[in-house]
Amino acid sequence: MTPYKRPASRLRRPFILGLTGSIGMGKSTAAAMFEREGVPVFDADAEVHRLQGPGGALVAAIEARFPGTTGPGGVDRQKLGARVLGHPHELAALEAIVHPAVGRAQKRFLARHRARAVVVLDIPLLFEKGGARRVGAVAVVSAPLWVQRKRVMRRPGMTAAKFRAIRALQTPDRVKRARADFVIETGRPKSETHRQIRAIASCFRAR
Ligand SMILES: CC(C)(COP(=O)(O)OP(=O)(O)OC[C@H]1O[C@@H](n2cnc3c(N)ncnc32)[C@H](O)[C@@H]1O)[C@@H](O)C(=O)NCCC(=O)NCCS
Ligand SMILES: Nc1ncnc2c1ncn2[C@@H]1O[C@H](COP(=O)(O)OP(=O)(O)OP(=O)(O)O)[C@@H](O)[C@H]1O
Repeated sequence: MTPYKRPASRLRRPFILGLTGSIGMGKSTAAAMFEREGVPVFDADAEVHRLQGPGGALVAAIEARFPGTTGPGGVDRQKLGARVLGHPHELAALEAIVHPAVGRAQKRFLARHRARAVVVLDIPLLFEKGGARRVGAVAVVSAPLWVQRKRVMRRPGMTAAKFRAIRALQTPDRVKRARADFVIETGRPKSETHRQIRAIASCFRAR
């Protein structure tokens, strides 16, 4: 793979590679592979889990807006999910609590890694929330729908209705693929996915 070329204005350090993809497409798995290649990764979902977990900074604000959805273990995500998924006004209220805090954590991550050649921002809603404009390039993890469905339906607490509600919130996979600079295929053996990620990481290191 040849070194990735972007306009000079995008060549500041660190180069930011946005990693995204729909539910169950393999973002977390791909992110771990980038880390294994020595590329620092900011994981937006993991940050949400920290903020909503035991003692998390957002637990009180979420309890105030969504009473009965938190306990000693922090936010009960099944309960909170039932209150917001399929209810656009409620989801927007939750996002207004969560997204600014995630944005601040992301800024701290970028400041910590400003000397690096390349970093990855693993952002599930990169296209949905306009974040694609703030990264140098976008990599999309993607697999056939039947693979996605099989993976997601194995998860505890998942139902066909919840899967449908989440898919309805997300930019369709075919649109993400069309807008991507790199498509990482995850419907194949992990060794092949890892090989693809190694090639992407090396083309940014060589930039
Ligand atoms: C609704 C919540 C409680 C459901 O939690 P749960 O553990 O059941 O599901 P999980 O977080 O694994 O999400 C499942 C899938 O839904 C997607 N998803 C989550 N929130 C959103 C959203 N606001 N819009 C679109 N998709 C979303 C995730 O990317 C993932 O693909 C949780 O997702 C949440 O707090 N969401 C709001 C914060 C957010 O926007 N997170 C995603 C980006 S940082
Ligand atoms: N080639 C592959 N690449 C990535 N994941 C794979 C691959 N083959 C199988 N998998 C499996 O697919 C699943 C993908 O789950 P993962 O948590 O990475 O998805 P995700 O996109 O982060 O999900 P979510 O959006 O719900 O957080 C994992 O169980 C992983 O082991």
